[in-house]
Amino acid sequence: MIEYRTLRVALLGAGSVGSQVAKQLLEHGDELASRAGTRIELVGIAVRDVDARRDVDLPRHLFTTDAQTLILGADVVIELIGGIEPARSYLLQAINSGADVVTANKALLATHGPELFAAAEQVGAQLYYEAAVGGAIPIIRPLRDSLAGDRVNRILGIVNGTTNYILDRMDTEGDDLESALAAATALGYAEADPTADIGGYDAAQKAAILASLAFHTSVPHDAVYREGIEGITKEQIDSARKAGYVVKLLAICERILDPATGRDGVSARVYPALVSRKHPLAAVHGANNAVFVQAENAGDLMFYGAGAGGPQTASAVLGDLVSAARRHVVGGPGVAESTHADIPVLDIGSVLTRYQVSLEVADEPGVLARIAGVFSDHGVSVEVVEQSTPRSLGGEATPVRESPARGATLVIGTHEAPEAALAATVAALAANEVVTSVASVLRVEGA
Ligand SMILES: NC(=O)C1=CN([C@@H]2O[C@H](COP(=O)(O)OP(=O)(O)OC[C@H]3O[C@@H](n4cnc5c(N)ncnc54)[C@H](O)[C@@H]3O)[C@@H](O)[C@H]2O)C=CC1
Ligand SMILES: N[C@@H](CC=O)C(=O)O
Ligand code: NA
Repeated sequence: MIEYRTLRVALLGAGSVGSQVAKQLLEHGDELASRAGTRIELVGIAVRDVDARRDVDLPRHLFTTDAQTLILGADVVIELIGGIEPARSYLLQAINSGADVVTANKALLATHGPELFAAAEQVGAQLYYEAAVGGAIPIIRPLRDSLAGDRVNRILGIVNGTTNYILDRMDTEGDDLESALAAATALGYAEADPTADIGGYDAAQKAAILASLAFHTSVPHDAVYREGIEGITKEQIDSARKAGYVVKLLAICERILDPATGRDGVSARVYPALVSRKHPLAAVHGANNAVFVQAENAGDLMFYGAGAGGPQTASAVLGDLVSAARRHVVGGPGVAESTHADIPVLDIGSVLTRYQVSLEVADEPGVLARIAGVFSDHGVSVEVVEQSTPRSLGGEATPVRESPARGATLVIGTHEAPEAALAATVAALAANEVVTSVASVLRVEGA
């Protein structure tokens, strides 16, 4: 019979993900041990309140409110409490005591990643974080290991389950944002403070992690351009549907040329955008995530699956635990963070994109020409215009909708142009006397 060594595992947090990790570990520990080649013992679970009501029934004797003492005796520490402090201090304590660590905490990695990686490298410990991006979807290991021999040029994806669930419910069920968010929270998808999801902060943290890995460059989360879905209305979603689009919160990380230097730069950005209903991203429903990776030799790769949820995310955490256990058996140094390329992170203004702008305009002759003039003054080429009152505006386009007042609605789609020029165009339109209001501005992606 094989004599296994024992790996002592400390779990911090027993919420949506932590309680599922504990449950799986207790139910399937022997099988995981066989895969890892070492016995795995869950030595304790640090919680804030031992008597709190939990959805999962876990042995009470494992609970402790003394996380620091629990960490002291552990070979691997799994952090699933979220947030910056005390998670950061606990992980540093674990690393400095020689333990390997597993975390799903993208907020912490995106803000203190370099500090944690440096601490781990110094003592030869390993930091595992597959669950931090894309929940159950394997995306960290593919980028760090499988694609280490290739050159990644672009990542485009849906990386926040909560907002995808909300936008999907608004599109398919006609829900409003608040009721869809309440459902996402009840299902365990949302962050403790759901502003992180709705405001695009969670997706921006994930974009920072993905861009850092993909481009071998340290990309801080505050270098990621970010817009959330808080301003997305039912009207925008309905108009998008009629025009053959769906609204998705996208994360985009890509190499682009810096117009100022002509050299390689990195752009990382998160915003809601119009995606054609024929694009595979349009078929990503509920809390699922999808990440497209374009690499020089591998070509186009697609990673798809559950981006949030307790049991789903626990799967990624336990995969990391088995990796840590294997390393415990064979030894060897941890994999250091790879930031050797050090490519400059560029401002959103340098990015090329397309806009769809909806304007309420005065119902007067010559308005269309004046609006077109604003676009051409900024070097932005118009691809398509739809309007509601064709005769008075010049008669060039097909009527698509009625405007409530005596004004008209114009929906203008642009060709690709620098973001700075597009933003300046919208500002000039808002200030133009024939424009009553700029009703909606959304980027168009994934064409
Ligand atoms: N829920 C999901 O679908 C996913 C979550 N994550 C990440 O996983 C981590 C955990 O998320 P959830 O389980 O959803 O959060 P949660 O809010 O359900 O659970 C966190 C638990 O930690 C406990 N806690 C907070 N401070 C503590 C402390 N000082 N000591 C001990 N316990 C403490 C809380 O009482 C709570 O029970 C977060 O970093 C989150 O961003 C990552 C991917 C998916
Ligand atoms: N709140 C996050 C959880 C997973 O990372 C999300 O909704 O994606
Ligand atoms: Na993942």
